[in-house]
Amino acid sequence: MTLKRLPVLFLDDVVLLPGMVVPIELDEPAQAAVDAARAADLEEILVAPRLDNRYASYGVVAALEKVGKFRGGGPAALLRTGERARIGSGVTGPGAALWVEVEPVEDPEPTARVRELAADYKKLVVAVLQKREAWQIIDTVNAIDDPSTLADTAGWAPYLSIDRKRELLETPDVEQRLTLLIEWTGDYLAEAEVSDKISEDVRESVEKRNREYLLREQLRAIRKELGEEDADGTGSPGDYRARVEAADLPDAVREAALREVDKLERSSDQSPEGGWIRTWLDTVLELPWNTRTQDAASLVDARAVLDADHHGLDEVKERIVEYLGVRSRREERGLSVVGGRGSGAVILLAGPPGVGKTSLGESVARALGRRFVRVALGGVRDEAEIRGHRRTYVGALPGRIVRAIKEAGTLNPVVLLDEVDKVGSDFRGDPAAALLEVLDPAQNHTFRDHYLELDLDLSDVLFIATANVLETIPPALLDRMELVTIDGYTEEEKVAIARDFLVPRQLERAAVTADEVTVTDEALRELAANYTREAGVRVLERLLAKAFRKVALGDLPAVVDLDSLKDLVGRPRFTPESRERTAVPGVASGLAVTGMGGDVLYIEASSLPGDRSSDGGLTITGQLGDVMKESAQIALSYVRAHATELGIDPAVLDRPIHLHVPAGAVPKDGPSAGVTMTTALVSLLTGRNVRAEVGMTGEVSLTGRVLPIGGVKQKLLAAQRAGLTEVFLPQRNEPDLDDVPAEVLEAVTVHLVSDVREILGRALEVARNGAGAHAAA
Ligand SMILES: Nc1ncnc2c1ncn2[C@@H]1O[C@H](COP(=O)(O)OP(=O)(O)OP(=O)(O)O)[C@@H](O)[C@H]1O
Repeated sequence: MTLKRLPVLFLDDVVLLPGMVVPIELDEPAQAAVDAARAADLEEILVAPRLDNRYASYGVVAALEKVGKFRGGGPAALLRTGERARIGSGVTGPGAALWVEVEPVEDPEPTARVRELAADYKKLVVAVLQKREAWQIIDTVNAIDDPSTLADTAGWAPYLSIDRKRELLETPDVEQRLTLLIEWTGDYLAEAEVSDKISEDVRESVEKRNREYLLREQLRAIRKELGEEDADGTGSPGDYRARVEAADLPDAVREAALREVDKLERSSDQSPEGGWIRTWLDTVLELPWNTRTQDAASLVDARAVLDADHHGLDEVKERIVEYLGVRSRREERGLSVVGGRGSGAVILLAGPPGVGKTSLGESVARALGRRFVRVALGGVRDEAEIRGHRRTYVGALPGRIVRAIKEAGTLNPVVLLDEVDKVGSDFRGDPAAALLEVLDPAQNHTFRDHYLELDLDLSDVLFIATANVLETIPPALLDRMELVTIDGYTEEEKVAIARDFLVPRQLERAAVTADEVTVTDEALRELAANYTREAGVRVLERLLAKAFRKVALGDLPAVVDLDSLKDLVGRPRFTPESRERTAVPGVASGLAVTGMGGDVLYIEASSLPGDRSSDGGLTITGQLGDVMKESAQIALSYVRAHATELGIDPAVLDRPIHLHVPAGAVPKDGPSAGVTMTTALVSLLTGRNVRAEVGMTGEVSLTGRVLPIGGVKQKLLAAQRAGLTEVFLPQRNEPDLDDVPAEVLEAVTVHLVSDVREILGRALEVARNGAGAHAAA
């Protein structure tokens, strides 16, 4: 251990840890220390915190990078701190400074435990930096490998007190230092989170109170002006008492409300509590405790309304009418509206965006003559969003269900629970569990919102839920819903929907009439085929709106046809790409289902130079889930096992292989890409291209059997949209073809297969001269 003799520079209001570059102001003793170092021809100095009652036992050795003056004039030095050092006994040295013997601390090789702690700590620090949006520093911190160095970056942390930093300096053991830091940083993060939340809440409630106050003052002035009320009249406790007594409330509710009025009468006029009670009373008085609309009588009419609002969707409409029928029959017989689990307390409309889930919900309300309210659930993570905050909480509000009923103004509206698949959960509770209670016929006649703290009867509400995917819906919730799927539209259907529904609606919005603008079917077909690639009609509707706005600004009458399309909405955005993509060996077109509906997924394989490494030589990229990664392994194992039979030169199999599924930002999973991966691999290794007009889907087993998959209709719709004309499907999916529109089956030839060799035999182009040369080269 090398001992050094260095003059000491004591610091009062800042603690330096190893690895910092810091300018410091030199007071007299500090200047003396710097002078002493220079007198002895040293470039270094020992920096230690000044303590009240003892000398510090540790300091840092610091290089004197620069000694000079601050711009303002005072003497200053720029220090670059190096190792931590134990301070030994005093020694003699030149100048007026204290000289000591110092022994640098050497960190032992980090243990596994220390590495683990360092990794944990790094995560916390990165979280803090993210909070402070210090993106550049995140990279720097991420690049630090050495646990001790990482721990000492805490010297920069503004949230650690000087005392804590001293403790860090005096803790040479890395494990201990990291343990302290993890605790402190964790605490800091937790506090920061809470205080963010609190300041947000406080700000909101203050703003709200101020606004309410202003409005109330104005109201008071207006009433006074009108001579309706004495200046003090509105919102006075007496006024509330009268309103509660006059309102049509269930007994229990009236009693509770009168209790609050009592409290209000006792509280002072300006007290915050008075404000909360008023807000609560207003909410209670606005709720439709006894208001219901009469349902329109006949189901035949219901069907007629659904037909008037939506093209096609026969099966969906039938299911809805059936459901309404059962519901109303049970009601007539005085049975609870729906019995038990799985009997469908709620309809769930599932399908890609823009297929009309929301507007079907609206139609149902119209058909029944009920009010309609939509509750957006996407991104809801806080249970209180559903069930309300307790009134003790600053800025408390009722939950979304109660607000929906208030908005509807009746106790029996149609409530559309939009995007139930996007309900999350975290430490703030589980909104899905609260939803379960809302939807459960056995419980929902006494639904209790935390804010209201009164039983609200939801049993007459007709809930309709929507979702894009089913996988993310908690099973308990899914179990209670009657699933109705809407898979998407064919091109012909889109043309019909556009012609009969979207065009008239958008013309009206653009304030032009059908006499002034003509839209040809060809133009609609072109829009559906080459300007959009969606399962629904949302983008199509947007494009029509855009076109009509432009038309409305020009000379009328006008025609929207193939010729004028480019001027109105620009050039087509989607042209068939399969031919381009599959122009080289190793690329095959698969069919997949995502939250957006069916889609064509290109799978690319390439072989890399070099030898196969220990991991089997397979690299997989494209954000694939575990099941999809396993499919890739299976595909490769199958190809290796059957190489000779497939006409593959065993030598090329020794190269490492890379499989990629583009659109890398979209996470993908599921086994149904098995046949596509196998085909891409065989294409690569034999040098035979995959035919551009072919798409495929199916799970593959190690022996090459093709196993059934889901989403047949959505996948075939996607194949047709992308211009594929031949699709390979698992034999066992044959029954699913019944659901596929005839128009799609006319456009796409379906081959049902049970062994992947059947696909390989027909989907690959015949070997050209020099086949295999590409792979072997
Ligand atoms: N079959 C149809 N007939 C007539 N109009 C339709 C049909 N399907 C969809 N539309 C229209 O398409 C538009 C988009 O539908 P909507 O907003 O209901 O989609 P969605 O399925 O609810 O989508 P998201 O999942 O994004 O909420 C609406 O204007 C709707 O009226």
